[in-house]
Amino acid sequence: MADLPPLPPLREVIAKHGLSASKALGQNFLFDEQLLGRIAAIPGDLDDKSVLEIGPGPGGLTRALLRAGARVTAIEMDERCLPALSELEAAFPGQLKVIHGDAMKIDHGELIGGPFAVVANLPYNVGTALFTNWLGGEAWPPQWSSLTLMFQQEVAKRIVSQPGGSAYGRLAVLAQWRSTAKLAMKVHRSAFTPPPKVMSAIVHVTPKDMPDGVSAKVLEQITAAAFGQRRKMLRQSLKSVRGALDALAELGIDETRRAETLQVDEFVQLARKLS
Ligand SMILES: C[S@@+](CC[C@H](N)C(=O)[O-])C[C@H]1O[C@@H](n2cnc3c(N)ncnc32)[C@H](O)[C@@H]1O
Repeated sequence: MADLPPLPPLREVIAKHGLSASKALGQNFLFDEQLLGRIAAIPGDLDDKSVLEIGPGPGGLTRALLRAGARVTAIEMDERCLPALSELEAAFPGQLKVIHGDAMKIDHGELIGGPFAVVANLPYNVGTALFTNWLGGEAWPPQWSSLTLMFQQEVAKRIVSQPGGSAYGRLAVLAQWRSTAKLAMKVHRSAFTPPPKVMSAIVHVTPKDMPDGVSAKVLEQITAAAFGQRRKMLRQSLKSVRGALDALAELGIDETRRAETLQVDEFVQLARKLS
């Protein structure tokens, strides 16, 4: 790898470009370059790999990704951040492309046009929606090779949770039925400027083989019904899903159980019967 260009401290970048954090845009910045380096290392070797970053802001995580040799496409909604990001583009020629826009309205696969890893300190207001978009749909394997994403710790726990607890729900099933989801790192609220009210954690997700004969849409329909009335027995919560009660009987799943006791694989078996 070529010598890395020297960069000014992130606090100087913020001051120079007048980047006061906007609450509406979910802006909580990270300045600790060691921490940012550790986050950029979670997906593994990024040298010459395509990375999609959502919400680069002043570019703290972006510079860590660039230093790791990644070719970064970054989507940022706040135009105030663009001059700071242009400086990074100049410091790492040909390695960074910045798109000014709303990540919710852009087709990421089309934008990058090949396999890519997603690494992002997500804006909390759109984090879960982006996550479910990446994980949803019938097409599998996805174009992304991994998702390394910062969430509020409570959301991260819901993503990696196992049956039996109150954190287990639709998000866990969606994240785990054809992916592996791990809690990669906890991040203290004091690491951010300004500090958010709650703790954060980074989740690392990699796709695995899609189970045969299962429609993602049907699986989503079943989990929506089952967890929509999570305190009820399955015979009540799944009543509205055509064929579900017969499928439970055929699979030998006790209809007096509640959604939160079903293993991800039991949801998959149920969806296969109904797909
Ligand atoms: C939590 S901050 C992270 C900033 C920076 N990556 C860091 O780690 O310090 C979230 C960033 O996402 C941007 N953002 C918010 N909503 C967005 C959207 N819909 N599309 C793209 N960027 C968005 C914000 O402007 C902000 O820069």
